[in-house]
Parts: sequence; structure tokens; C-alpha cells
Amino acid sequence: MTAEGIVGQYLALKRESDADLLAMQMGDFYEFFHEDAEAVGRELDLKVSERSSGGESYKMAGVPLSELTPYLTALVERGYRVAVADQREREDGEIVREIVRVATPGTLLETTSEEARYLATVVREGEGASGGGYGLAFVDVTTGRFHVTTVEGAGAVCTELYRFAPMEVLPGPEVRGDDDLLARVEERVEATVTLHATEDFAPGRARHAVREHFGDVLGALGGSDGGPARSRSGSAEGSADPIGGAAVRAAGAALSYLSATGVGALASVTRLQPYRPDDHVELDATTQRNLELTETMTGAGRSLYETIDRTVTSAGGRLLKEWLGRPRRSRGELERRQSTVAAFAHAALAREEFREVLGEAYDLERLASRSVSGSADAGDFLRVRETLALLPRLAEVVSGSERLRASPASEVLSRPDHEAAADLREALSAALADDPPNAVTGGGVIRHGFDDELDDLIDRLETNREWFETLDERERRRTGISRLSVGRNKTDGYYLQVAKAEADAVPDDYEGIKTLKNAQRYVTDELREREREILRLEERRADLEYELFCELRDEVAERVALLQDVGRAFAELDALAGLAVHAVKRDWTRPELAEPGALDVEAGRHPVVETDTEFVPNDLHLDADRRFLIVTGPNMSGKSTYMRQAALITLLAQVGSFVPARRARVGVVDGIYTRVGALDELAQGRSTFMVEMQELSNILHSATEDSLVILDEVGRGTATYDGISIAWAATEYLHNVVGAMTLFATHYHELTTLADHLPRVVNVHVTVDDRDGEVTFLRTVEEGATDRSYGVYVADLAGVPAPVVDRADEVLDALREERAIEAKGGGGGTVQAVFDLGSGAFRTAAEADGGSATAPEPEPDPDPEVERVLADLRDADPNEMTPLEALRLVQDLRGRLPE
Ligand SMILES: Nc1ncnc2c1ncn2[C@@H]1O[C@H](COP(=O)(O)OP(=O)(O)OP(=O)(O)O)[C@@H](O)[C@H]1O
Repeated sequence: MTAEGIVGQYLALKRESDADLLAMQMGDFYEFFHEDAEAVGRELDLKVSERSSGGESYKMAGVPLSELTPYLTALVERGYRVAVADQREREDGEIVREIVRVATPGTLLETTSEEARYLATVVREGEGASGGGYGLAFVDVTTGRFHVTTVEGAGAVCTELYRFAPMEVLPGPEVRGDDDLLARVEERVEATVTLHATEDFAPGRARHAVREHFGDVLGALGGSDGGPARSRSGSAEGSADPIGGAAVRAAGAALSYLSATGVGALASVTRLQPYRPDDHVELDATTQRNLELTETMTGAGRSLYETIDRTVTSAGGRLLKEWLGRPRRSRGELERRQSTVAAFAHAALAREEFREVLGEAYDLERLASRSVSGSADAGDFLRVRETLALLPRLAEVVSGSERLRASPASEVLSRPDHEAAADLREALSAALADDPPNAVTGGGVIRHGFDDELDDLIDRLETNREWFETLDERERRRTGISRLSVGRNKTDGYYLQVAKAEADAVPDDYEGIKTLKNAQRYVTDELREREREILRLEERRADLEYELFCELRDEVAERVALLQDVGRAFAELDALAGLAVHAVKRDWTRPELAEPGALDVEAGRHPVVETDTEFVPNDLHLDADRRFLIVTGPNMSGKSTYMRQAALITLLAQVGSFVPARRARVGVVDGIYTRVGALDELAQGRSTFMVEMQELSNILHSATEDSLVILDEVGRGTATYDGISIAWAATEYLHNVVGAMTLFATHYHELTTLADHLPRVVNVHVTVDDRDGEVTFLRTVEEGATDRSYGVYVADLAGVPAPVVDRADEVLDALREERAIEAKGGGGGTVQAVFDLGSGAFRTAAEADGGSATAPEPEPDPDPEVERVLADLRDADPNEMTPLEALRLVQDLRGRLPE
């Protein structure tokens, strides 16, 4: 075919696929043309050559067939979707090329990273404005995990997307037009957005895809199979059914996409795991970022995950990370995890032995996926075998320790089918050679004694090879030629080589095939015959071994669920044992889990800050009567740390971990909401105040009385009085209406007075010692408000000249003059109070109106002379008077007043 023909074919195939790049096989290479070649050259530093044909020039870049995988992986990991077209010879001899697969970020099996690689689909029920029910599916083909759920509202969609951090997102047809949602997704998640065929999102088709893959799972899960939402527990009012119609559509579309991209990974997805968002603690995307669970806001320093991760396997690390993003609400499950952590924490010797054995484990979930997709090699199966062999060893360690034996660890370990695992292990041991080569097609993979036919082939091969090995000696003896040797190479095959000087002595049956400078090469009939036999045997052996290997691969693929079970049990125990190690190392304590609405921490610490600071522990107490703490203290005193510490202790407790405290009692929360500084939005050029208000709005809408809310300086992004007003109103609302446990750090000293009038608001402050003008941060949190207004105070500390500081104080007082805010108490019986910014104190509403605190006296009729005095006073303009005139006026007016 001409070059134009090839390029034409390339472009036609490219048009056929919606991939970003196309790799097309041409003989021993995969080639990219035109812009694709440029993109690949740029991304992978690959040489791009300029060709021309028929007056047209085009760019071209290629990679050898055997090296496609690493290049493909690198491109896909950079976010490209790459179609692969293979070539094949038709019966009539013509070479045809067709796309056999599309490698995409969410379907990539050959990944080098240990991170989870989720593909997400998002659909919305019905047309119309955004909001309403959404169905979500998350599938990781590298581990076979497949989660589906239904959520309400676009915010919840972002929350779930942030939790799973997918590599690729497939928006359903209704979501594609929702620019707002897509923009939010793009901002929060670094994923490739792919527009997959609309028809695969259609309810009937999607349901069919789910049924075809999983069987009648929808009925079994108690799902409504597309009908009205029905909850599994039947009790959770208002919460969406995880496997309702929208979720089925999302799941079905994900399955269709996996099968359309042709990676063969679909088979690794063995179970559909529906979940209800309310199984987990609500942790919106902002909060996950603010709490720096898996990455820090600035990129510097260490995240919570990096600080506490002591797992010894990559699957364990992945699971721990997932847990941190999805804390649980079920006390039963949490107590089970805690008991396991406690057992590992106490049984130090057994724990270390357990971890040492577990450290030998390979990533079984990943190996399972490779096995079913057909990409596993013999080395992978050795790793499967070795990892399965750890199961009885780990069981032995557990049963050898009284504490571990009595803990849920032994139940976790007994979940996978040990007998089936042993059978598979034996099958692999029996079949696999000890040190098989990577290539599965060249022989040497299957163990001697596994298959009679193969053994026979190998024996015959050996006999023939031995014949060749001893041939030189035999021929030297037979011919008397001393410089005679036997060799083999690609072009000549086996041959006899005789030094030229002795060439005259060769017998008649020697047939010359090549003349070299100093030697002559020969073959004989028998040698040819033996050679043909060896080639035939070698080929047959390779074929047979490959056949046997494929049978083995099928056998392993059939046990994919078993491998996943073992892999998941190992991951879970690794995560829990890792938490125990950290708990012991940092002297953490097992928190008591309690009903929602209480948080009681004695000598608590911040889990990340404590690792690199001489940390000053602090107490924290919240309960039904003390639900709202206003935290004051100068900049840098430790307010944020104290509040984040509260959130992180709660979160860790709801992951099942121990917590950094001497003692802790944690009421299980339904959500953690935070609103803290706005570093990153600034970088994105958005209005910080707008973002702040959106986040506040989300908290006020979403939090419940079972939630924990952390507010750090809300209202700071606008004019002071607007800021105070918003902070004030938010406090009232959270206190009176929402009732969430709240910690609110503020520099608005004015707010601290709210504690006197809202019954459940309490002031605490972080102490500093500022005697002798030297400031020492004490970091202890004490009851009561600070008696200072810190803005001016900090200016003073910073060395701003005294006249400026004094003047600032005066201006502040002037600003506050005559301004008063009414504090609204919750419930009918609460006294309405008015806050006077001038005096910094509350008065009752009656006092504020000018009366006294007691019952108001009836108003006397106004005296007409007094009215006239007042009228004259109003008309007087002090700016037009000299001081003497003003003095006279005052004297005059006073004289006219009745006694
Ligand atoms: N209890 C503590 N023990 C030791 N160091 C602490 C403690 N609390 C906070 N710190 C350290 O003090 C520094 C300031 O803390 P933080 O950011 O919480 O202060 P802040 O009062 O919120 O400041 P700002 O008002 O400026 O936001 C941090 O570097 C932190 O590591």
C-alpha cells in the first residue's frame, strides 16, 4: 500500500473512534501520524520524523510492538484516550487493520501506580433543572471494585466524585448540558471527561447490561429495578435507594463502556456493591480538602494519610486512604475495627510477625484483574501462588496469639475460602515451573511431571539435543579430523565446522554449505533430520505449554472472586494492623463511641501537628447544653489547630482508628462540615468571599443536629460590619435551628457576648502570655472569652507605632457608637436581647428601646416647653457657632427646662 493509502487508512480509523490518539500497527511497529505523532513526540520524548509522499508531507512516530504497553500506559496516565488498531492478514492475503481496544484512563489495566483507578458514571433522573436524584457508579477494573449509589443534588455528586477521585468520568445525557455541574466536577476532580454513547445510558439497555453481567442482582439486592426508590433497610426516610433506577442506569452504562473499550477487564468486576451515602459520614469535597486527609492544601507538609499510613502492602494503603475519605456511621462496624486495632496494638509480637508475613504479599486484587483480562504471565501466577500461601501462615499467627484469636481479625481472615485457596495454590504449584520466563509463548513455563505429553516431548528434545552435544566428539573420532566442532545459528541452523587445513579429510556424506576464511561448514542428512525433529519438537512444546498455560489462566480466572476475597481480607487486616502500629507509636487511645451530640476529649492532640511539634494537649467538651464554642485568641495562637483537631479526632474515631488523646468519647456524627481559609480559591482567581458564602450556605443547608461544624473566621472576606452581621446570623441559625455541634473561631471579639444570651453558646480562648511586652503562645485552651480585641492588639504586638495603635482604638470605638444588634434566642421563652457595639454589652430589648429592664412605666404627656427646647436644639448647628455661642445656647436651653 502507498504511503497516502496508509495515512488515509489511519485517518479513516481515527474518524471511526472517538479516541484522542490512534496507534496503528504496521508490521513490527505501532505508528502515529500527523498531530497524533506530534502529541506523542511531545508527551513521551519520542522521535517524530517528517515524511513526504505524493507531494504531501506528514509526521510520523512509532514504537516497537513489544513496547506498546509502557508507551500506552504513559499516555493514558497523562489523561489521553488511545485507540489501538491491530493488523491481520485476511485469507486472500490482504492486510487489514481494525481497532481492537481503546485504552482510557478509567479502563487502564496495565497501570504502574498503586493508586485506585476509578471510572465514574453520573446520570440524572429525568430532564429539567439540575438537582434531584443522581445515579453514580464507580468501577476500578484494576481491583474489580464496583460501587453504585443514588444521591440527591449536584453537591452530593461532587462529594462522591471527590471521595473516589476517578481517573475518568462519563456524564450521562442529562448531565452533559449541565455546565455548572461539569465545571464543578472539573474543578474538583482531575479526570478525563468522556462522552460515551447516549443509548447505553437508556434505562432498558442499562438494566439489561447489569443483568447480563451480574445475573438477577437487582431483585436480590432489594432494588426496585427501575421503579420508585425503595430503601434496603426500609426505614431510612428520605434517603435514596442505592440501586434505584438512576443507579442502575449508571451501572449499566459503566459496564457497556468497559465492554466497548475492549480491554477484557470486565470479567474482574465480580460483585456489584451498592451503598447508601448515609452509611458514611457526610464529608463534602471542601471538607475533605480542608482537613488535608489525603493531600495538603499547599502541597507542602504531610496529609493525615501520609502521617498515619503504616501499611505494608499497596492494597492496604489503598484501603486506608479509601476509609479516610469515607468514614462510617455504623457503630457495630466501627467497634469491630476498633477491637481489631486494639488486639493488634496489644499483641505486639504477633502483630510484627503478622506484618512481616503480610509484607510478602503481592497485590492480589490487581493480579486477579490481570488474570481475567488475559494479561497475566507466568510470573504473575507465581505471585498469586506465593500470596495464597500466606493465608495459612497468617491464620497460624492469629491462632497463636490469644488476643488476635479472640478478635475480629480471625473472622476477617476466615472469610475467604481457605480450602479453595489451597487447591488453587496446589494447582499452580503443580503446573508452574520454579523460575518461569516472562514470555508465555516460548516454553519453560510448565513444570516437569505436570503433563505426560509435554514430558515426553521434552524428553525427546533432550535426547536430540544430547545427540548434538556429543556429535563433535563422535565425528572427530569417526573422521580423524581434530579441528571439528558443532555449532548452531539462525541462518545456518546446526552445522559441522572443519578448519580449512583439514577440509580434505571430510567424508563423502558431508555436504558443504558455507565457506569462511579459515573454515568450512557442512551438514549431513542425519544432522538435517535431527534438526528438523528438534524444531518440530520445540514448536510442539511451545504450543502445548501455551495451551496448558491458557488452561491454567482460565482456572485462575474462574477463581477471580476468591483472589479478590483473599486480597481484600489482607488489605483490611493490613490497614487495621497499620493503625495499631501508629496508635502504639504515638500513644493514641481507643475512643469510646457514643450517641450523637457529644464530644469529650481529654488531652487531645492534632494527629499531624503532634508529629513534628512539642504539642500542648488540650481538652474539648461538647454536649447537649454546650453545643457551640466560640474560639478566640490572637493570630497564630492555635485556634485552627484546635478546631481541626476536633474534626480529625471525630473522623479517626469513625474510621475505626484510635485517636490522639488521653481519653476520648466521641458521639458518632452524620457529617463533618468545615469552612476554613480560602487559599486555593485565591489562586483560581475566584472571589474568596463568594466561595466562602457558598460554603457557608451549603453547611447551613446540609448540617443536622448530629453534625460537627467547624467555622474558621467566617465573614472575614467582606466589610467588617457585614462580616460581623453574617457571622452573627449564622451563629444564631446554627444554634437555634440546626443545633449542630459547632466550633467557631473568630477575630470578631463582639461575637463572644453571644454566649451570655444564647444558652448553648460557650466561649473558649487560646491563651497567650504577653507580660513584659513579650508574647508567648501557651497553646492551652481555657474557658471564657479573651478580653482583648485582637486586630488592634496584634498591630500593637507587631510593633505598629503607639500613636497609630491608640488612634485605631479610638476609631474602633467611634465605629461602634450607636450601633446595636438584636440577638434572637431560640424558642419562645428566651429573652430578646440587644447587643450594643458601643459598650460591648447586651441589654434586654426593653432597655434598648430606651426604657428600663423592669416593666415599662406609662408614658407621661409631653411638656410643650420641653418640645420647644428640643426643637431649638435640633435647629442649632454647632458648626456655625463659636464655642462661646455653643456654651451660651446650652445654658439658655437648660434654663428653659422645667424643674
Ligand atoms: N496545641 C499546640 N501545641 C503546639 N503547637 C501548636 C498547638 N496549636 C497550634 N500550634 C502551632 O501553632 C501554629 C499556629 O496555629 P494555628 O494556625 O492553629 O493558629 P490560629 O490561631 O488559627 O492562627 P490564625 O488566626 O492566624 O489563623 C501552627 O504552626 C501550629 O503548629
